[in-house]
Amino acid sequence: MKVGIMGGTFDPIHIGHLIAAQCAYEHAGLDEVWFMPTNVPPHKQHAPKATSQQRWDMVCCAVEGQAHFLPFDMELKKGGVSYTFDTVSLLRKEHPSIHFYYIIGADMVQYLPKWYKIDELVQLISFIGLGRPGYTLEMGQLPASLRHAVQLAEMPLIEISSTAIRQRKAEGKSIRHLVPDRVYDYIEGNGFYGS
Ligand SMILES: Nc1ncnc2c1ncn2[C@@H]1O[C@H](COP(=O)(O)OP(=O)(O)OP(=O)(O)O)[C@@H](O)[C@H]1O
Ligand SMILES: O=C(O)c1ccc[n+]([C@@H]2O[C@H](COP(=O)([O-])O)[C@@H](O)[C@H]2O)c1
Repeated sequence: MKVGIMGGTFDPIHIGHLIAAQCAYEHAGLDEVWFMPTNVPPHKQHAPKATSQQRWDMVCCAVEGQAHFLPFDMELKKGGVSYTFDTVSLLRKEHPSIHFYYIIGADMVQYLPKWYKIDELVQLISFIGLGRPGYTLEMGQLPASLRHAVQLAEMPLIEISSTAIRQRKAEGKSIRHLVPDRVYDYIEGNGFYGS
């Protein structure tokens, strides 16, 4: 069985995440993609605006009814800072028969050299990298030791970020269609990000 892990802060989850996951799913012939919200993101300067519960609820709303997309709460349950090396080490112990791939956007591909224990991590899992406006997927920019660990999948470039969505909410603009309808209803119904 082949499973893609789509890790993220998901503050909130948006259609860029879903399209990236779908393209990785098709590219690598995955059986499932597990959407895993981070507990404390390792590299972000600020804590998420939404609570862990709200980020989890939004991920559940986003994947509902899609049999090949599943919410996965391993990092939320574990607590602490969500280093991918720790998570992947545990995943491999708990699911020795599953072949895992880690799905990341181009911003994270560029940032890979700074990930915690990255040289050990690339021995454990391969990455599927997807394009993102404003970021290059030029593999020559990665250290040689990491290049072999990333396979690139094509996706229509989606110029959407969680930051831009929170900003639109703060300015009183609509975020309809930037997030799945159920996520939109959840944000409006619970009144956060300035709703
Ligand atoms: N529009 C997008 N296209 C491709 N990949 C994306 C896109 N948005 C996010 N990703 C990828 O999804 C993963 C999780 O991203 P994250 O939850 O931090 O979203 P974000 O939009 O980058 O958030 P923020 O703006 O708060 O930093 C990362 O690997 C990121 O590169
Ligand atoms: O382990 C690390 O050092 C590391 C550094 C940056 C990001 N990550 C992981 O990459 C995924 C996307 O991160 P983010 O912060 O863009 O949501 C998420 O699962 C993070 O835990 C992991």
